Amino acid sequence: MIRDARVLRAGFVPREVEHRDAEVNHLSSVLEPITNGEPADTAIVTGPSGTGKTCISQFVTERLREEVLDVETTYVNCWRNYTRFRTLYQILDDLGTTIDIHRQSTPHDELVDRLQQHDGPRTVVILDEVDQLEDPSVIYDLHSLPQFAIICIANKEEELFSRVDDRLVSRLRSSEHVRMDKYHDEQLYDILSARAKWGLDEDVITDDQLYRIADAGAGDARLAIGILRTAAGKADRENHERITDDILLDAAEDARAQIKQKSLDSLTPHQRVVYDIVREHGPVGPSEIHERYSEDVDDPRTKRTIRTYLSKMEQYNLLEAEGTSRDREYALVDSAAASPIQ
Ligand SMILES: Nc1ncnc2c1ncn2[C@@H]1O[C@H](COP(=O)(O)OP(=O)(O)OP(=O)(O)O)[C@@H](O)[C@H]1O
Repeated sequence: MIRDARVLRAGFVPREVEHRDAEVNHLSSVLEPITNGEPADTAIVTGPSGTGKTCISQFVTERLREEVLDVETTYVNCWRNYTRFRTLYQILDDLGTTIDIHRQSTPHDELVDRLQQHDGPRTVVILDEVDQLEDPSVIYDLHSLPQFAIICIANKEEELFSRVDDRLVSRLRSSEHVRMDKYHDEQLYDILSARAKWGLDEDVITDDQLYRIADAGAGDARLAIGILRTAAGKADRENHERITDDILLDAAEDARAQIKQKSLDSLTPHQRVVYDIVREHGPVGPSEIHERYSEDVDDPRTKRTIRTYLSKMEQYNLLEAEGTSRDREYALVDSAAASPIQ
C-alpha cells in the first residue's frame, strides 16, 4: 500500500511544486543577488493555511543551495519560538554558535552581536509564523544585518504590520510580497496525484477518490494531504488492497481532528487562556474576552495582541467569528458541521 511514507508527511518538501511557478520565480528573484554574493531584500510570503507558503520557501532556498556553494539556510518556527531570545537562539544554534550561551543570563544584545560577527556564508533565514512573535523587533535585528536575508511568512500582512513599529513597517512595506491564494480543486488534485504516485503503490486509489479528497480539502493542501495520509494509513493497517470509500468517509474527519489537535498544541500559554475563555463563554466579544483574560493571567498582553490571537485561531479553524467588526463575537468552530467527503 505505502511505497514511501515520507512523501505523505506534512513537512515534506517535494522535488517539484505544483501550480506555483509564478510564486517560486518571484521568491527566487528576490534572493537572486545572493548568487552573486550580494545582500538580498526581505521577502514577505502571505496566504491562508495550507497554501504552500512554507513549502515554496523551503523549495526555493533548497534550490539556491544547490546552485550556490556559499549560502546557508535556517528555518525558525516563530510560533514555537515566540520570544525574541528563542528566535535569535534558534538561528545561532543552527549556525553552531550557541556553545557558551546561557539561556537564563545572556542578554539579547549579545545574541545580536554574535549574529553580526557571524562570518560564515550568507544565510537565508525563514521566519515562519512570524506574526506570532511576541516581540517582533527580532525582524529589525535581522533586517539590519546584511549577511542575512529574511523570508517572513505570515497568514495576513496586516496582522504582521499591526504589531511592528513604524520604522519597521516602512521597511517591510518596501519589501517584496509573494501572496498565495487557496488552491482550486484541480490544483489540489494535481498535488494529491503527485503524492499518491510517489507515496503509494499503483492503483490503490482512484482518480475519482482523489477528486473527492481535493474537494474536501477546500483549498488547503495540508488538509488534503492529511486526508490522503490518514486513509492510506488505515487501509494499510487493515490490510486492504485498495483505499475503500468507507475508509475515505472517516478520513476527512480524522485528518481535521489531527490538524485541530496540532494547532491546539501549538498555542502559547496566553493564547490557550484566550481559547479556553471562548470555549467556556462563547459566543463572546473581544472586550469581554480581554477582561476575563486580564483577570486570569499575571502579565496580560494588550487588547491589540489579543485581537491577533483571535485572528490567528480563526485562520487555523479553531475559532469562528460572527458579526461586523463593531459587534464581532467569537465561538468555537463546530467541527461536526465541516463538509464530509461526498
Ligand atoms: N504547490 C504545491 N506543490 C506540492 N505540494 C504542496 C504545494 N503546496 C503545498 N504543498 C504541500 O502541502 C502541505 C502544506 O503546505 P505548507 O505547509 O507549505 O502550507 P502553509 O501555507 O505554510 O500552511 P500553514 O500556514 O498552515 O503553515 C505540505 O505538505 C506541502 O508540501
